[in-house]
Amino acid sequence: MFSSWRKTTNLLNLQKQVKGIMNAISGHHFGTDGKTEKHTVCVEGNIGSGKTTLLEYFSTYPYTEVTKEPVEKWRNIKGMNALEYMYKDASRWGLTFQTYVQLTMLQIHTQPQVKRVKMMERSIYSAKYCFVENLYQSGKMPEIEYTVLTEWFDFLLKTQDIKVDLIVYLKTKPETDLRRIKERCRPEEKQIPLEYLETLHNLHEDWLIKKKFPLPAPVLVLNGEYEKEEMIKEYESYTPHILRGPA
Ligand SMILES: Nc1ncnc2c1ncn2[C@@H]1O[C@H](COP(=O)(O)OP(=O)(O)O)[C@@H](O)[C@H]1O
Ligand SMILES: Nc1nc2c(ncn2[C@H]2C[C@H](O)[C@@H](COP(=O)(O)O)O2)c(=O)[nH]1
Repeated sequence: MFSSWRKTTNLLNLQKQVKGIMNAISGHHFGTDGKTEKHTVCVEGNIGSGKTTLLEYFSTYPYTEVTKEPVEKWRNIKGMNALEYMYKDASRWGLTFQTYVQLTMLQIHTQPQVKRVKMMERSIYSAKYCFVENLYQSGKMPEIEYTVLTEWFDFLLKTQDIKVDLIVYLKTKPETDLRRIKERCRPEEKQIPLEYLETLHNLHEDWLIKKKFPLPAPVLVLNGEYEKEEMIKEYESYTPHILRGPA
């Protein structure tokens, strides 16, 4: 009886937090003294799950500022394509690439926030708990490299302001992701096998649903399987305040 009471209380708290943050996105005021608080929302999901497309939709709202993943930085470091290096030889370039991902994501987390809600594509957390974890568990990253990256990650979390108020998890099937990656046909991703996407899917589930790694914020799960037009209804059903704008 007690455990079900606890579950209900937790659910009510989560719903209140999510509603509050979604109100912020629509421009509602926050805080007891009516001051506007600022919030950060990280959109997480597998490769090709539709994160960029979701962010493009929300970038039209006056109270949101959207920052996409710095993929173009990873593809051009003084003319060198770290993303391509990583896909071609993850054992050789995994540490180099993940070190740069960690730096560029930290820069986004800590950049000055102008509007009420900052929506980010992925985070320093998924880089560590999903991608670095995959390199380590698959034997492509030796223990010493994993340990060095982890000590850097732990230090940054202790010393930097990496606040996240909500995680939106765009949940898709690996088969759907693969089909969309092929549609997008980014040159570096041509050889991505379904098995890689299945492993990444499981690591996202381990973190965001099974909580095998610490969660910095509540998780709102959206079904990313719908086609684009349907997805707008999915956004609306979960964020009615965003679409109505401020009262
Ligand atoms: N709901 C959807 N239905 C069909 N195609 C989609 C959908 N969302 C995104 N796409 C397409 O799939 C590809 C990957 O989408 P994208 O938003 O770039 O995913 P991500 O940023 O998660 O990698 C793009 O070509 C995009 O146009
Ligand atoms: N090895 C890693 N690859 C990463 C990481 N973050 C993103 N990526 C790759 C996956 C895609 O090929 C590309 C962009 O991701 P999308 O999901 O937006 O398509 O970058 C990472 O931390 N490690």
